[in-house]
Amino acid sequence: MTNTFKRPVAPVKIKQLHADAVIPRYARAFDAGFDLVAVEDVIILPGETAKIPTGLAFALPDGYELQVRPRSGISAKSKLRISNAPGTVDAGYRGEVCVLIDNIRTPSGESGKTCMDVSDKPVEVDREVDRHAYLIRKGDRIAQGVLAIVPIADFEVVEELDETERGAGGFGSSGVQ
Ligand SMILES: O=c1ccn([C@H]2C[C@H](O)[C@@H](COP(=O)(O)OP(=O)(O)OP(=O)(O)O)O2)c(=O)[nH]1
Repeated sequence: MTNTFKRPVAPVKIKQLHADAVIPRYARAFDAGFDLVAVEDVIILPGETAKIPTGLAFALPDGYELQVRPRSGISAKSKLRISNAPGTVDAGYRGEVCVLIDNIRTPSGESGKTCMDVSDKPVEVDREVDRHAYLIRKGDRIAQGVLAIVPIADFEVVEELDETERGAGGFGSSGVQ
């Protein structure tokens, strides 16, 4: 792709909170996101939500947010979903960035020392779990981060809003097909 438009670059400071935390990088030119990587093993039982640590803290410039978004490969292959997609990391947040993940499978009722990995492939675990559990392994690329500009709203309370073609129509007012 040739492009004369220069993509804006914003300075982002990163603090490694864990020796094994993976420093983000854009895998390819023109990628919108960089992978966020789990820094520890976590088992997510069916129907449960887990907070997966990345071992990283960020200082974003004012006027920016970091969105925590799903990776389409994981969503396509497994029943793992980001609970709050897109997650919002505020510019003022200095804590560890974590990824909230739901295992939307229902319990199978059968347990053993095998469950699934993020590709929905069987994986051995060290304790008995429902076979519909997922193991997130340290080093798994569990989400992607997208840096985004966020304008701040200058709120003004008024008696009347200006008229528009849409007016109050919404929620399928134009039909759903
Ligand atoms: O996927 C996410 C979402 C949020 N956060 C961190 C950064 C963010 O700045 C902070 C608060 O998130 P949010 O504003 O979404 O949560 P809240 O429930 O409104 O909490 P608070 O009352 O602390 O703002 O938690 C993450 O690490 N991952």
